[in-house]
Amino acid sequence: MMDYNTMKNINTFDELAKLTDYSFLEELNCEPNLEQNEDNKTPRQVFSGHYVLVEPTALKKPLYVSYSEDFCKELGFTKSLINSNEFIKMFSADMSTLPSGMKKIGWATGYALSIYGTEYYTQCPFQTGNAYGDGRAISILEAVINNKRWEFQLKGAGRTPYCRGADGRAVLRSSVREFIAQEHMHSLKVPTSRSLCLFTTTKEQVKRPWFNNNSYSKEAEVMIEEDVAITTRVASSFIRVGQLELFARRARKNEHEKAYEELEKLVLHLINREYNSEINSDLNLEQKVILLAQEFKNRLTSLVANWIRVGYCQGNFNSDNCAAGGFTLDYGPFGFIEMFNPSYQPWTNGGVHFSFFNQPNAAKKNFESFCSSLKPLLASDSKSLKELEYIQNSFFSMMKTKLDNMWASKLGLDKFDSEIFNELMNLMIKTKVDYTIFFRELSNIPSSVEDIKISFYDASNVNENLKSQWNKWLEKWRAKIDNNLEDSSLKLSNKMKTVNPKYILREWHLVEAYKQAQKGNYELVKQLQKIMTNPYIENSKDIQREYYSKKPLTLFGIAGISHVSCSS
Ligand SMILES: Nc1ncnc2c1ncn2[C@@H]1O[C@H](COP(=O)(O)OP(=O)(O)OP(=O)(O)O)[C@@H](O)[C@H]1O
Ligand SMILES: [Mg+2]
Repeated sequence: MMDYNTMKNINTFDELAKLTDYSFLEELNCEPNLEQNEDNKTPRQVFSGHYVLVEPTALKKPLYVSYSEDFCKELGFTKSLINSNEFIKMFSADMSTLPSGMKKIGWATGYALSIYGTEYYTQCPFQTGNAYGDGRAISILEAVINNKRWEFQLKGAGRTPYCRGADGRAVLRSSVREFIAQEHMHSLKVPTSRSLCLFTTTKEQVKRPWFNNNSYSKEAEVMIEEDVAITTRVASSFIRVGQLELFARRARKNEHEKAYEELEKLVLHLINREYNSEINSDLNLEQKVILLAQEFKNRLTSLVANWIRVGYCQGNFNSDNCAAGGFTLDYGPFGFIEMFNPSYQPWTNGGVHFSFFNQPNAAKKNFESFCSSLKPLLASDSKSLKELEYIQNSFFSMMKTKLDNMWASKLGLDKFDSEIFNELMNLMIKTKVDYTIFFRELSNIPSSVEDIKISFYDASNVNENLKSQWNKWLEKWRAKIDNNLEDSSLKLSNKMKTVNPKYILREWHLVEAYKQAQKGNYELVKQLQKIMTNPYIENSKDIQREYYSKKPLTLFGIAGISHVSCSS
C-alpha cells in the first residue's frame, strides 16, 4: 500500500528535473560511432550497442486528452505539475526546451522477435534482425521518485532506425485503448506498465487499415486517416525477452567482438533493474543467472494466471511483447473476454496459439526463448546449464499450480477441485455465459440457476435439462464451499469479490470512448478511466446498468468491436 503521508509531492517541472537520474541507462552501451547530427529516423541496421539516441518527433499543437489520476497521485505529481507548459511539451515529445540535467534526446532499443518460440528474421527489412526494435517507442526520462526508479517512454513519438519504413506514430484510437487498459490492469491487481498521460493533435494524420461500418469482415477493407497521439507509459524498465534474444543471437553467432560482453551487460542490467530484491549482488554470474530464470518463471506464471483470472487475452504474446520484468506490456490487439470461449482471440491474425486459454503455452514458449538467451552465459558451466534446463522444463508444473490456485480462488474454494472445475467449464460453454458477470454473480453464493441467469447470453433458450445441470453443479459446489467454510458466507462472498471483478474493459465501451475522443470530446474517456480504475466496487445502479452489462447481441461478429485485424 502506498503511504501518501510520507510521500513528497512534485509541484514544478524543475522539481521533477532534479529527480532525473540516468545512471541505469549509463550502465548500457550506446550505439558506437553515432554521428551527432545523423538523421536517426530512417530504417537502418544497428549492429551493436544496447540503444540508439533518437529525437522524438513532437506533436504540433498538442491536445491534452487525459492523465492518470491514480498514477500521478502515486508519483506525487500535483495538478500544477501535470498542467504546466513544460510537462505538456515534454510528454507531447517536444524536448527542445528541457532544463539542464535533463537529456534533450530520447533513446530506442533494438530487439529480436520469436513467435511462439520460433526465431524470426523476416520482419526486419534487411532480413538480419538488426533493424528490428522500438519502431515508434522512445524513452525520454529516467527518474527516481519517492525511492522508486521509473523509465518514461513515449509510444507513437515518431520514426526511429527500427521503424521498418512505417510512420512511427500511434493513432488516437489505439492510444485511448492502451491508455485506459494499462491503468485498468493495474487496478485489477495485475502487474503492468502504467499510463501517465495522453496527447493527440488534429494537425497530423496517418493512414491505417480498417473496416467499413457494421462490417463482419475479418480482413481490413479500407484505409482510413486518423489523428496521431502519444501515450506516455511508465515502468521499472522496458526490457523485453526479445531484447535478451537479440544479444544472445549475436553472442551465439559471435557476430562481433563485444557480442558476448553486451549480452552479459544486459542480463546484469536486467537483474539490477527488475530483480534487485531477489538476487544478491555478491553472487557470481552463474548463480545470478539461475536465480533470474527462477524468479522470471515465478513472475511469468503468476502473470498469466492473473490474465486468465480477469479475462484478459494479450492477443500477440510474442517474445518482443513479453516484458522481462514479468509484467503486462504492449496493449495492441488485446481484449477482455465477454462470452466465454476458451479459444477467444480478438486479433484475426493472431492464431489460436495466442488465444485465451492457450496463454500458458504461449508463456512457456517465451520462457524457453528467455532461457535460451541465458545459455551463452553458462556455456562453460555444465552444472548450471543442467539447472537452467531443469528450471525450463518445470515451467508447466509451476504454471499448473498457479492456475489451480487461481481457479480455486475464483470459485471460493480452499483447494482446486478438478471435477467441479471441468463440469463448470462445460456448462459455461454450453450456456454461453458472460465470463465476468458469471463469476461476480457466483461471488454472491447463489443456490439456484435463477440467481446466475443474468450472466447468460440467451437465458430464454436454457432448457429444463440444462437448468437442472446447473442446479446440480451449484449444489455440489455449495457442498464444497460449506465444507471449507470456516467463515460466514458473507465473508467468503467478500473475499471472492476481491478476485472476481465487477467491471472489465469491454471493447464496445472503448469504441464509444475513442469515437467521441476523435470528435474532440474526452468525457467518455475520463468516465471509463474512472470506472475501470475501480473495478471491484459495486458502484451506483446507473453505472451498473451501463457497465455491468453483457455485450449487446447486435454487436457480435462486428469488425472493430468483436475482432480487429490491426491494432496500431
Ligand atoms: N506505426 C509504426 N511505426 C513504426 N514502427 C512500428 C509501427 N507500428 C509498429 N511498429 C513496430 O513494429 C513492431 C511490432 O509491433 P507491435 O504491435 O508488437 O508493437 P507496438 O504496439 O508498436 O509496440 P510496443 O511493443 O512497444 O507496445 C514493434 O517493434 C513496433 O515498434
Ligand atoms: Mg510490440
